[in-house]
Amino acid sequence: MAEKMNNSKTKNPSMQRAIKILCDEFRKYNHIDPANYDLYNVKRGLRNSDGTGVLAGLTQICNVHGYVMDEGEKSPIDGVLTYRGINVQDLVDGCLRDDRFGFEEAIWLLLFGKLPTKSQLEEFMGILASQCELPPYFLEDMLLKAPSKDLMNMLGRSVLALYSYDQSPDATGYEELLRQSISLIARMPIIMVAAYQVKRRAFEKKSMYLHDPRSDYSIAENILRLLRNDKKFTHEEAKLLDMCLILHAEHGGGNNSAFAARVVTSSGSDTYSSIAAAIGSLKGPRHGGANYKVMEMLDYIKRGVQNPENDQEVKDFLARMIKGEEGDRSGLVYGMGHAVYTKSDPRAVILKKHALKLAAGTDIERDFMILDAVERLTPGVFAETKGSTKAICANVDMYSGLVYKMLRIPHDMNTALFATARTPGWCAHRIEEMLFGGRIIRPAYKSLSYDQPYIPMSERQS
Ligand SMILES: CC(=O)SCCNC(=O)CCNC(=O)[C@H](O)C(C)(C)COP(=O)(O)OP(=O)(O)OC[C@H]1O[C@@H](n2cnc3c(N)ncnc32)[C@H](O)[C@@H]1OP(=O)(O)O
Ligand SMILES: O=C([O-])CC(=O)C(=O)O
Repeated sequence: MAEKMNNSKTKNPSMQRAIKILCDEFRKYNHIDPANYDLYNVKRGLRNSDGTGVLAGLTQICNVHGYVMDEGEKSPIDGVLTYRGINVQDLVDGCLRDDRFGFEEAIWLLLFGKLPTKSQLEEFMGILASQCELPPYFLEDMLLKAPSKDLMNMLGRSVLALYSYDQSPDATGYEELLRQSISLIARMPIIMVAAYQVKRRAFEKKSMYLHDPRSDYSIAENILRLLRNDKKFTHEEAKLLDMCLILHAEHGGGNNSAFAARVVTSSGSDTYSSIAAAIGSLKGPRHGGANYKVMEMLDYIKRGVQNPENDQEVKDFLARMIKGEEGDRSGLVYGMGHAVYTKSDPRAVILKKHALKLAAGTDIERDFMILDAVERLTPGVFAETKGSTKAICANVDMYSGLVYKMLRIPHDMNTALFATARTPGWCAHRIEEMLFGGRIIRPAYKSLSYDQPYIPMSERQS
């Protein structure tokens, strides 16, 4: 199967020639001078000129607080993230203190608006467990028959395919939205691990393990159980994964994937289309895909920098990265920068603390030191190279991959794990948009096209 798919990608010289000609044709007539963005006062990326986001909606789900406006100027502060008004740090600390799993509690909080009581939580965990089974032959038809090297691609099309198994997929009443949301949240971890197992079998020729989830396990425990060949894991490992799931569960209405879900929802489309759109968005390397890219960047640095303990050498490498001369040549330092946070992303602070504790004295300590150097040195290099005075900090994607590595979670699962954790946030935004949005999201684009006459085919010159 995998070979058949690889063969279909074999380069076809006549098609390559045709594409080159079509590209030349495109280039002749398509160019937008960046000066036009200023000229027409375009809110590029839906940002105001000071970098703050254009106010595009109202939400009760989450608050991302990253700066204060002082006399019209943006002042950097330490970031604070609250889910329904509760500081995410308190949510994490509460679960650690009680030595219990908290992702399910976070899901309840995001969906309904208040912390669950003990009995509400127990009942909800039972509901989630009852909803995680995939439809008959879903795995065979949707995953095994068409494996992909990209887990986000497999997740997106699996979510779209679930539409076909829903008796009322287009219903938009609250009860139906909630039913669909709970079922997606429960199934996502199962689909994610199955997609990984199928990928491993198809492209790496390794054995495929398809264990059943346990109904008495938390989502974090089940992910590790399904992932590990021997189904074994420690309580500490599951607790650490649970914390990662909590930290990734939600991030406001304006982040690219939640906004994508809200845009699709605002047209009145179905839950599966809306969540698949969010998955497609999160996959991008400027968004959730950065957690994969950070680990790739780490490899580039390990290969390109002789002594990572020498700050000057790391700085030179980072400068070359920003100029697009090193790494993946995108010009980006992954894991750094954020649209809202300035001094710190609270999730990165928590993940870093745990990564350091776990890495100390292990082989991974060196990886940690390199990422720490990237975090320390990038702001200075960024200022020197780009002439920018903007505060830039490590974001959630900087240390998450390292934590997953310590949990023996394969590198290519990083972004899919983010998507699994973020599904409750997306669902909460979809429900809010559907119930209270009330308008199709439809910003304006200034047209730079010019009028041209229609020329009959017989009179067109080449
Ligand atoms: C879960 C998440 O989505 S967290 C973010 C994960 N993404 C990454 O880690 C990728 C690296 N970071 C970035 O690309 C950006 O910082 C983003 C996408 C997160 C935020 O982007 P923005 O809000 O547009 O950043 P900002 O307004 O500060 O960008 C200004 C300039 O700095 C550049 N810049 C910002 N961050 C970086 C970075 N990490 N490396 C290189 N250049 C950067 C932008 O490309 C832009 O350059 P330009 O003016 O020449 O076009
Ligand atoms: O808020 C953003 O723009 C991106 C982000 O950190 C997230 O979605 O977790």
